[in-house]
Amino acid sequence: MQIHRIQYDGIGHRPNVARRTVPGTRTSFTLPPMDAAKRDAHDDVRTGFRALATEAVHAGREDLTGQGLHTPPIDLSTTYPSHDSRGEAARLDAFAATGAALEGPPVYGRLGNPTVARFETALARLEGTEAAVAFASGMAALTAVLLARASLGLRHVVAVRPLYGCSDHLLTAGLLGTEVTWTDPAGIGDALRPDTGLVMVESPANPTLAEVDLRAVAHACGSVPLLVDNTFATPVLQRPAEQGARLVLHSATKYLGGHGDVLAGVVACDEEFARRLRQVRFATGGVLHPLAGYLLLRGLATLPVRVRAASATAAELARRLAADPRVARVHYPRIGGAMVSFEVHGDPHEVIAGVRLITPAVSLGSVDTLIQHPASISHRIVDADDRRGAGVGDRLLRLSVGLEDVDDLWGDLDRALGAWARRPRGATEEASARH
Ligand code: MET
Repeated sequence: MQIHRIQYDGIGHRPNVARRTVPGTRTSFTLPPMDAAKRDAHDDVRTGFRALATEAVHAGREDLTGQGLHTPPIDLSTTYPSHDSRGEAARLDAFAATGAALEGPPVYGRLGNPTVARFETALARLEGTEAAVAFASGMAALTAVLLARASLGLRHVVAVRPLYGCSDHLLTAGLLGTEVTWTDPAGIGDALRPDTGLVMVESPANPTLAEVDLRAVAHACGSVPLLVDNTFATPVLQRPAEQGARLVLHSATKYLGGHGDVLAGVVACDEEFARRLRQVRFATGGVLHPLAGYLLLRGLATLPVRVRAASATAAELARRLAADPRVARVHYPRIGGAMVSFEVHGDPHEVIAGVRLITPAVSLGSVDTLIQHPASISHRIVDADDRRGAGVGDRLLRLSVGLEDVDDLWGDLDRALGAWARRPRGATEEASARH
């Protein structure tokens, strides 16, 4: 059986090899403004050509050695004392008016936090953007983007399915006063209106791992900002800003954190958009906790190693699943990655019930392997016909491959798949009939 690699037609797919990045791939980035004294101390950074793996370990930590520290301090302050009320008033005014990150202490935790700022700096560096703005969750991050655009009267969104179920729901339900037009990538240009404030895609998409040609889509967007949810690929495999995306969204809960112990979201973008997002974050309060900021910065340090190791295992599991007669179809992205989706001939619930090593849980990107049934959990909130129309069938299972040994994982999957196959014939047919 061939591994099914979804690719939308009609919008000029670029050869995959051009988008695959490998260890040692170099990334360029825009430096935040630095004064001359600091610049001397940051000569290596100023060149703008440190490898991704090096940035993952060092970005956001440049000042630590100068402070005599090895690990970043966690600043848990909710407020910041000052005897200079006039000065604080001026700083507050400036932040409210411009959204520019404050120099010095933040006045109050909702304006910003130094530990979270380290993570933002590092993520921006990895994504190759000027800035990044962190939020309490991926959904809070997406909400801030939609509010930032809607506040300018740009309430129309053009989006490509599938998206993560709650992103789909947020757009479909119009909970923020936005209106969505769903289209395939080839239809984006025609779907744009004068009030279109955003185009949104995921690639590889949750949960089908469908990929879109980001450069072609960015071109079709014209001046309308393109938001790419890069949660599944991570900047290790794909940097959408280099392909024309203005906004790069992550559920940082997943690979960026990497250990299933932090809920977070982040948008990497240019400084102009970041200022709007900081204003929205200040006003609406969806801030990231400093401890989460610390955990995310720590997670980034191992991101390239984790993603590459898990991707190698995922590719092997995809191969074994594709060769298995109990499996109807396997989805694995051209750019690789640690996510595999597959459709079973039998009852997918039995596979979930049958795993013992693999964690039967929603979410992804952790060091342990997780499996879930999108129709039941991650995409439950999407109308069933819309969900199926987007390729998210009732028999689809989504596997987030972790760092365990590939043979141990395969042994568990094999057993869980077998649990269905070994059921009495009558029960098997009954399970099939339900679908
Ligand atoms: C609450 S359901 C989903 C959580 C997460 N975004 C996922 O796709 O697994």
